[in-house]
Amino acid sequence: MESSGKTPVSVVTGFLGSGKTTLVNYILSENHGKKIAVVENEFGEVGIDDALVMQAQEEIFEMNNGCVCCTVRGDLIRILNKLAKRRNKFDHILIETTGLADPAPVLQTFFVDDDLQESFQLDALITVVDAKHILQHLDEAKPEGVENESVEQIAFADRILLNKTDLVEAEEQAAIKSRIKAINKFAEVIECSYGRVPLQQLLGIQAFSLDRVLAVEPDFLEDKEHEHDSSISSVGIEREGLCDMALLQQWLGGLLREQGADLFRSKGVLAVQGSDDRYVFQGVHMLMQMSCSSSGGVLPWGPQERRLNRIVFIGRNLDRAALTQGFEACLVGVAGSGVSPTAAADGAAGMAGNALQQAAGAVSADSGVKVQA
Ligand SMILES: Nc1nc2c(ncn2[C@@H]2O[C@H](COP(=O)(O)OP(=O)(O)OP(=O)(O)O)[C@@H](O)[C@H]2O)c(=O)[nH]1
Repeated sequence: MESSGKTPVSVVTGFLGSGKTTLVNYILSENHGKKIAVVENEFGEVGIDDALVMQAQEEIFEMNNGCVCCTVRGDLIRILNKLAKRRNKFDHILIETTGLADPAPVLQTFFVDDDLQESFQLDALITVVDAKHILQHLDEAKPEGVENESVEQIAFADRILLNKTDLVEAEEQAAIKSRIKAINKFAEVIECSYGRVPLQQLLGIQAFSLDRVLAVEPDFLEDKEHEHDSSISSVGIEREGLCDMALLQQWLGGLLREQGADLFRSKGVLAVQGSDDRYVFQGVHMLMQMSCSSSGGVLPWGPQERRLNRIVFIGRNLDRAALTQGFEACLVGVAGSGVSPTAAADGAAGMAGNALQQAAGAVSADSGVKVQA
């Protein structure tokens, strides 16, 4: 808690797939000695992050069904008011916004509600930047009246994590840094991979300044409508059953290779034939990664648990029917349908190691398989 008696709040923002959840998990896993409450907001019809954010001893509050900067702002206020009543139980609050959030309305929440203002102190807006994909998002032309989310997220940041530096050369990194500085010359830019930055540079830094925000947006405190880019949508698919790993890899590999420019983000939690592992699929444009519960991070499927596959795609011009049919074609049965466990498990293991790579041309990874389609 701050010397003011107010609980510090960090807002983590950044475009789709930039590494926000990775950063939140890293913070939670570090030995910080703090009790941290996490508020998660996810874009997309099907929530996936609940399975991906470490539960540990932390309290996690989910806000799905909309974007925190508009439709679920009431939910955010309700959750924060609840937390305010139990303030002595927490040392810090982390709010992870969706990748398409305009951070201004989220920050504004702390100034328009008197109770929240008394209880909480904005510590910093931390913006995570994907070094591999940021330039294309900064350069994206938006329809009239629609803000470029990536520009806004950088403009309001108090601290910027230039993440995924393992995926770009030093020269490109320098070019990105100067683009960032042209948008926001005040925020410190920290280069990193997988969000690994010493915690004293992230939490309790007291970097938020209302004056600076007002300099960026003089009408910041006025309640105003803002528009999302309506050409970006999400398709969520939930189906019970077991996936055939080879078919899945072939389908996802082809999809990301052919539509990766428009497919900003894809992710899923999957059940695979012959394995009790929970598989996690992560895609950011053409990069994809498959990992499973054996390598940590998520729990395996429970013996009685319903094997419900959940997969979500976020991007431009998505074809819902084709995506749904494509996924359904990868399903081969339901749990306990009598497939030989050994043969099927062999197939599943092969998938995590090889098949995706063959489908798309390999890049090796530290956990799971990462592929540039
Ligand atoms: N190579 C590389 N991959 C990373 C790094 N940080 C995160 N990733 C991967 O990028 C993918 C997306 O990471 P997330 O942390 O889920 O991104 P996010 O910003 O929370 O995504 P959304 O909330 O869905 O917008 C995952 O496959 C991560 O493992 C990094 O520094 N380097």
